[in-house]
Amino acid sequence: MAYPHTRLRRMRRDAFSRALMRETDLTPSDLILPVFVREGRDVAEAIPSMPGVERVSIDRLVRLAEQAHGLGIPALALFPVTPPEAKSLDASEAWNPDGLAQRAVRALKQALPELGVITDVALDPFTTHGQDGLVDDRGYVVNDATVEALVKQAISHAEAGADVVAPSDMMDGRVGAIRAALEVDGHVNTRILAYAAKYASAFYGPFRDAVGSSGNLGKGNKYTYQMDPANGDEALREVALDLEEGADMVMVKPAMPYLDIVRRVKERFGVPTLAYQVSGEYAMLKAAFANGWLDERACVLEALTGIRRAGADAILTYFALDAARWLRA
Ligand SMILES: NCc1[nH]cc(CCC(=O)O)c1CC(=O)O
Ligand SMILES: [Mg+2]
Repeated sequence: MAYPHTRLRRMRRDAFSRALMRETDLTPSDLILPVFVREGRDVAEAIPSMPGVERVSIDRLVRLAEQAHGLGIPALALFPVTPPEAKSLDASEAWNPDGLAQRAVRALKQALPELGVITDVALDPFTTHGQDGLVDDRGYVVNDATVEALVKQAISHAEAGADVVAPSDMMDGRVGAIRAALEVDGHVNTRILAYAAKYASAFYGPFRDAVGSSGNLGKGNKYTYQMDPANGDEALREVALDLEEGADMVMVKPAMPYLDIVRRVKERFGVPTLAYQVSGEYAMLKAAFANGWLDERACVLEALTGIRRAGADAILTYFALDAARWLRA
């Protein structure tokens, strides 16, 4: 008979004892800010399905990055919005040394050398069909030719000064191919953040609006390369392969519906494990806040703490700036 010997409410009674037993912390240094960059000067364009997030020109991006850096956010993840005329079947804009992503990397590294810059390695912003890879005449995304293109893209990011390249395409073998090419080119310290367990999720919808690929993708889907949301064991196989191939960090994406995967990956491998709270997770919370149905600050911090508790070392989140402000207040 434990009660009244054991009363779990005793430790909850006061703020001091709650603080002493708190298991999980959340600080700005756990957060990564995803940003959307577009062409132009001094432009910031709203994204209707992601209230509070904007597509910004490079000059504005640098200001945003200064804010993030000032708040203690260690890195940002860059996503270019490619003008329709630069998209093609072979996605060659992806490795244009003067492409938007490459110019943005150079501007960021010049203005704020200490802020980590993570680039997205995948072809979807650059293909006319909106798929992450190259397609054959039946529309099937072919693996090995895509990997060759991804290698060119990753190298062009590293040459522009990216600290971390993050393949989000889910082709087999791309991490190993990128790692080998980076070594050959002398980029031995370029880190690879592998989107290792990336699910074919319906929660990416607002992101595809943001980068302007949803129109290109149309009724298409990514089921032949992104993972089935029903699978967990398979995520561990994906992570094991990416680590073997030379990934420095692995990611689970989305975050909130996949916290069991975050936990299993962290426990099994004990490697830097990131989670991406994706655009749809952001949008659904924002919609509830806008309606006055949920309290923004409390729910955002609870959601992020939950992702950390599941095992994430860091979280990509569109709430990064607000959360960092609240955590510092
Ligand atoms: N390579 C594409 C990519 N990189 C990050 C996201 C989604 C991020 C988000 O929803 O916030 C996607 C979308 C997709 O796979 O269709
Ligand atoms: Mg894989």
